[in-house]
Amino acid sequence: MDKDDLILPKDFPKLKNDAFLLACRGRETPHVPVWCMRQAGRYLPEFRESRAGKDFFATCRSPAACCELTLQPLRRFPFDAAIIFSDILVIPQAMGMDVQMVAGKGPTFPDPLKEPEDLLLLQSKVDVNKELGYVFKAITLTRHKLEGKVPLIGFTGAPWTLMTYMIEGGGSTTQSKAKRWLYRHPEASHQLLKMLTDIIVEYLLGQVAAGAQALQVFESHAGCLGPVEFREFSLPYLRDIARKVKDQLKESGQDVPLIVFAKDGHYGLEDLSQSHYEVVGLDWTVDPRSARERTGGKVSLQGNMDPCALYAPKERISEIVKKMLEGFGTRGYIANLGHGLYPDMDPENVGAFVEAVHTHSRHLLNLK
Ligand SMILES: O=C(O)CCc1c2[nH]c(c1CC(=O)O)Cc1[nH]c(c(CC(=O)O)c1CCC(=O)O)Cc1[nH]c(c(CC(=O)O)c1CCC(=O)O)Cc1[nH]c(c(CCC(=O)O)c1CC(=O)O)C2
Repeated sequence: MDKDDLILPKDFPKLKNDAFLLACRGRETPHVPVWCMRQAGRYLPEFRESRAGKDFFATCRSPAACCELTLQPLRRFPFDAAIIFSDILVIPQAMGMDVQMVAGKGPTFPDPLKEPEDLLLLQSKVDVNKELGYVFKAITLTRHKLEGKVPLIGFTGAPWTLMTYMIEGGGSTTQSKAKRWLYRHPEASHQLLKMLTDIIVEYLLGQVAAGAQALQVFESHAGCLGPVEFREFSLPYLRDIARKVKDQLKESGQDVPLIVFAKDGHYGLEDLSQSHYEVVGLDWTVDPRSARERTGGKVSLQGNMDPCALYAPKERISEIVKKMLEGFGTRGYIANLGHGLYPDMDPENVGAFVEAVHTHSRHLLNLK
């Protein structure tokens, strides 16, 4: 056993920067907190060096490696939150599916689900401590090694997004195989979505028990659904997850903010703002002011600079950030990109983004 495996989720170092957690709850902060989706990743040379020659999921299963990758971006940039290094596809793996990370192709399922009978092959009752305990260990270790610098975010894929991967067998532009199930096999679709929801709830509770201080649910494939299918096949499960996680946490006297990020799900913004999540994450297709109006102050907002704006010169990044902050306002707002960083992005420009958020937001707050 690795000595780090013996570290327990207790006596965590005191949190020194709570701007992110305060913003999640709409409270006043000295500056607008900022983090980036995929802030640990291939755009960083030290990430590429750590990952070189190693299998992706073997890395995910090593608490020490996940801890190191989570901390790397924080050594470079003054982010206000860390997100545990892992992947959304660890859940289908825990249900018994084979998932491989193929270079140049991305996540690949050699035996995707084809017909409803295939659901019988899945592990519907998953012992999350046994199958995903390696993520919990990574969270506990990282929370200690962060030394209270910033809060640690845990995450999961949402049921619909995981279902698309399990049926498509990998990335897809149309998600047509998965959508075929919605139209042809609605009952089996609900069965699978329910199965995933139950596991996700246990998984998120395990992450909090291990030390996660906030949780983000990634509905990355909301965009291929229209409002009608979203209301039937995504939203009820997103709501169920938040309600169940909150109810169970309350029983043990705990409370952590929940973030929902439904990429390209702008049609569902009003619904999402009434779904028991403290924060709604936005992609770059939504205008900040209209997002505020449509969510009516019910939630904090997170996002939403176009990741490609990081290809702009630093001065332009600073201008774009300033406009974004003016649009969202400084209260109940967490700056982020509208989706993850791409591998070819310049780390220096990521630094310029973070600095611009801190500088402009301090200025705006001082004007008040
Ligand atoms: O580009 C590729 O080759 C495959 C990338 C890919 C992965 N999982 C996947 C995808 C599909 C996709 O993103 O489109 C599948 C995947 N993983 C994830 C999501 C959610 C999302 O991005 O909307 C998705 C679905 C994305 C989609 O289909 O739109 C979540 C994820 N992956 C990852 C993280 C952790 C982290 O960044 O700290 C996180 C979550 C936290 C966060 O956003 O910060 C990490 C990850 N997963 C993966 C990689 C690349 C492989 C490597 O390091 O060897 C990496 C590192 C990187 O981004 O450079 C594999």
